[in-house]
Amino acid sequence: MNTLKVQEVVKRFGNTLALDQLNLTLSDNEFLTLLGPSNSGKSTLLQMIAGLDQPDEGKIYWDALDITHRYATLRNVVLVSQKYGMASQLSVYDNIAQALRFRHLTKKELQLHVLAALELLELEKLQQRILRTLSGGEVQRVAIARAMVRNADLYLFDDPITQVDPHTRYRIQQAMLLVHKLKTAMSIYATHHPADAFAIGGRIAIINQGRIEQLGDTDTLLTRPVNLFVAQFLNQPFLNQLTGTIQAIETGYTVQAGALKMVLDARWQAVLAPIQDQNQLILGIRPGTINFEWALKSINTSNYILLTACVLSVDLLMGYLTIQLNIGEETTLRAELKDSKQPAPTVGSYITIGLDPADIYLFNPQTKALIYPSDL
Ligand SMILES: Nc1ncnc2c1ncn2[C@@H]1O[C@H](COP(=O)(O)OP(=O)(O)OP(=O)(O)O)[C@@H](O)[C@H]1O
Repeated sequence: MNTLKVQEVVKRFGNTLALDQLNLTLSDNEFLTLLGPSNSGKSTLLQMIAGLDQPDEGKIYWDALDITHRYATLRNVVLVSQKYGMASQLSVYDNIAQALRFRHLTKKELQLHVLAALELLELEKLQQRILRTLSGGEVQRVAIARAMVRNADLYLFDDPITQVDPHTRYRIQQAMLLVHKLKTAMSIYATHHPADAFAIGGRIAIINQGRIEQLGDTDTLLTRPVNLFVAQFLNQPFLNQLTGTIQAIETGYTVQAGALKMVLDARWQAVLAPIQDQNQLILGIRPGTINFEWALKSINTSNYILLTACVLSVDLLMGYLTIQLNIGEETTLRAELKDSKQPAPTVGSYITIGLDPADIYLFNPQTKALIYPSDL
């Protein structure tokens, strides 16, 4: 069993704090997705782990060994990056063969390795093509083929799926997973697309401003995002945010935002009492969790919040309908309608919508941390 431990790593570029006391631990043959927006520090972290740059502070351990300042060539790590390591004037075949140059193989052995990688990544027909003549998606597959021929302890994929169509995206993801599986090594895949992270599954580390905000599986991240940033980032392009007023009642609390009223039982006492003086909190509602009246017929809605909503607009966005709803007192919500069998509601009509209280996030307005009772 191997362990990679990044401990309190800090990296500055002039005034930019790229990594801010970052901690991360991976073990066994884990495939971890590092998910974060542009400039959040993903590439910088992978460069540190690969040994291509050094932290200003903190340590990196491989098992018990401190590798913080170890040369890249002495770490058995492969970094697949668009920015690194490929020769645009060489053929696909030679680019892959180059990755084996330190292995002292016979010509025949080398050929066998390269051909196997070409076949697995469906690059056989392109093997004599000069790299600079390939499309972005093809170059990315060559980069993964180069990783495939190495026998590393750790594979780092730095956003290898950019600017490619969904089919190519899928093929590249499959190629990464194949390398991971065949090599039974640890892998880290950095991306800024939540959909790509969800498609891969496994553990996801959310990075923001050089720190890991949260680490967990898809389900945990979606149901219990630690803070508003994580919730917003995972629920792109939109998370409904409403300001709610808290009021103590005999049995617990109510939280009200416009016509939307949540009743929270006594279990919330411990988490709401400290912020009760602020009188407010932020409600987060995912567009996909708003149920339309026809869907409510097949759900047990006994604990649901049912509201009458006026349809303000209906727009086609990314292949599904985005519906703007007014729920009274100038409070609007954006909902998604992905069921193409259902007719789109007409603008100006009134419909019933239902929300499961368990799907509503509550955030502290000051710290932006998620609030929920520990026994919920
Ligand atoms: N060599 C460098 N010199 C100066 N600043 C740098 C350097 N490398 C990274 N940075 C800065 O460090 C921060 C983190 O950059 P990094 O490339 O690690 O982010 P990222 O999450 O990989 O972004 P992207 O998804 O856009 O690739 C950014 O503000 C970036 O401008």
